[in-house]
Amino acid sequence: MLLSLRAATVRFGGRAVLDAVDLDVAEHEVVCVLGPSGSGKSTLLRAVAGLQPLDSGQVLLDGRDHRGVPAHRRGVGLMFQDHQLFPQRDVGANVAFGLRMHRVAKGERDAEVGKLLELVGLPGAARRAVAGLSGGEQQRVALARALAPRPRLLMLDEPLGQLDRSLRERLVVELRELFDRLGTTVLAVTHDQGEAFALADRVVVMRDGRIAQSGTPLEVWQRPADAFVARFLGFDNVAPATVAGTAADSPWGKVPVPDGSPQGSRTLLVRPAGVRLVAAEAGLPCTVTTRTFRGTHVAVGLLPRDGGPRLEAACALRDAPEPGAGVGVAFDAAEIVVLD
Ligand SMILES: Nc1ncnc2c1ncn2[C@@H]1O[C@H](COP(=O)(O)OP(=O)(O)OP(=O)(O)O)[C@@H](O)[C@H]1O
Repeated sequence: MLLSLRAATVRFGGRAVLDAVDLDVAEHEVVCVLGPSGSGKSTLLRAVAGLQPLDSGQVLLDGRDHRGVPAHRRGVGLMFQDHQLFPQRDVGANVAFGLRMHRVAKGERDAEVGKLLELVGLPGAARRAVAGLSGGEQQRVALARALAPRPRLLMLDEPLGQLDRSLRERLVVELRELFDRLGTTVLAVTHDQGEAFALADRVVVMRDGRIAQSGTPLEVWQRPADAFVARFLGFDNVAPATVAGTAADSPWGKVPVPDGSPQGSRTLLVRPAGVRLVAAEAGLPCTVTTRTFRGTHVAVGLLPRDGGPRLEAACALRDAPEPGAGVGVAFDAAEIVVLD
């Protein structure tokens, strides 16, 4: 294992902000830590970097406990959210910063800077002023700077946080390609699930200083560990239910569940695609409350007439009913997950 956290704990004022976290990152793996604000993501990164001492537990790099090893001796690269470039130095000097710290000779340094700028899609930009760069360009310079000392572990804190959506979506694809090509091991923190899912081999979801779930993007998406993770991923149709065979007793009435679902008292996740609108008298009677255009579909908000939590349905653009309409809801077992 390149990186292992063993019961890593950080407390602020008696509260465990990082609460006995165990985490392994293998060489060449890209791991994204995801979670709401305040869940401890940055603290985790800072602990690995050596910027935040642990109250208990261990950070192991290549199997060696790094207690007391200062940040600049850990061989890890860090890129922060606000990229923190030196505004008065040009692009080349920014990228060369870590190389100078490592006492790389000038000629070699210049060649390396040129290569790195090419790598991040800014060939020949070495003499440009940092102030004259766009946000996306600055992000690339910050990345080149973090990559320059060839860290064995690259840590990114909200790497694309400040950028607008279209640029983020493009850069995230470029980053993924770049990490694949270089075989870089990456530990990244983001609150944006789209970014995490696009970038990561493995996603780690944090809640209150603990790991709520760890898995491939597909695993986490298909089978959230619990109601918290499901809601964090944007699934709102989550309710307690009692499962017996292929049916569940839920606040929405009897709902079909897939064969082999966990039995007994559980949490039910109904994906919006599994909420089908039928004739008002043919299903669970609901009133349409909202209709939100989502590009590929319309999200229809539904309030069950006889009580029960709101439901969201994903409808084809031309089938979406108007707010106020009365509709029936039927459930599709294929889009329902019984959480463990
Ligand atoms: N130096 C500190 N002193 C006291 N409390 C701190 C300190 N650093 C962080 N915290 C608290 O620890 C908790 C976790 O903070 P952290 O920055 O790790 O969360 P985060 O998941 O990265 O959040 P965000 O997404 O908002 O950056 C927060 O409640 C924060 O207020």
